[in-house]
Amino acid sequence: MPYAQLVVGPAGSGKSTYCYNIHQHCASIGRTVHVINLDPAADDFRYPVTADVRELISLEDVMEEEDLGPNGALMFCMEYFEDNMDDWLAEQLEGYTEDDMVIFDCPGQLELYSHHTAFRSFTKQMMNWGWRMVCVYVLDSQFITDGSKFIAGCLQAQSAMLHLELPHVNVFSKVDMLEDKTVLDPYLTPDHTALADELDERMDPKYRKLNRAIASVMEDFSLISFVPLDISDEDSLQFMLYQCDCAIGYGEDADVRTSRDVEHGDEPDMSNLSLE
Ligand SMILES: Nc1nc2c(ncn2[C@@H]2O[C@H](COP(=O)(O)OP(=O)(O)OP(=O)(O)O)[C@@H](O)[C@H]2O)c(=O)[nH]1
Ligand SMILES: [Mg+2]
Repeated sequence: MPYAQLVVGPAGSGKSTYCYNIHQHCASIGRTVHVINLDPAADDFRYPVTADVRELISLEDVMEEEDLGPNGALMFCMEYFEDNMDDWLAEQLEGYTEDDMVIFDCPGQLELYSHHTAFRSFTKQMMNWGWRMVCVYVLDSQFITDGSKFIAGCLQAQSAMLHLELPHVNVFSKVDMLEDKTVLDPYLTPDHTALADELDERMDPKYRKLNRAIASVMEDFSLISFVPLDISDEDSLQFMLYQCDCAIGYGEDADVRTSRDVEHGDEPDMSNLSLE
């Protein structure tokens, strides 16, 4: 079955940059990847675009013809995309075979991943067509300066997990920009009780119970952990790809060259991936 990564996350979190860097990395290891743009508001791309939703519908045309602002027009575009999946998307995906990998670069409007129907219909349809999909949720590591921001990011990621029902890999982007990378350590596999304690310290005591309840929701699902991605480091890109491959079982049932086969045999060399 062909395999796809659905790259989602807040506006400006680094989704398109992720697509570009994974595309480049795959090219360097001899693995073919196609990137499809599903963001009707995108203006230019650093990666070669295999298919582009803007050929189906243009945000500017919708804003003008429907007299909508940018966000309303984007929702209109995604509903149009949802209604036209069976023809436009099916045509774009013709000819892909078992070993192929496609990356979908998606818009940054979070309602698309928490409750809007377009992406849910899209992922269901992809599954019906026999694609295996992994959701890559990109969160800006610059955003993680304290527990409350981190919890907000986690809850958004969690709602995408529940809404899209896909195998999920959460990514901290822009790690290359961090002066001290160890600041991320407590957030990679977070200790929820410690996060609640941190909230308690800075908030009015009346929120204590709420803080515990939020921490326990995160703990109960135990779905949240993050992969730090430093785009300036090929090993980090390789590890990222490996995580996505594992989430989807890519390469298990086919004799294909995957990120796991590169360089050192079965496992990528992760010895220098520590954030210290
Ligand atoms: N240094 C560095 N800059 C990054 C990284 N990821 C993104 N950026 C920068 O952050 C800005 C936003 O990145 P994009 O990749 O366009 O983010 P996006 O999530 O696709 O944004 P939207 O499509 O508008 O939601 C750009 O200026 C990028 O160059 C990263 O890993 N490292
Ligand atoms: Mg983008």
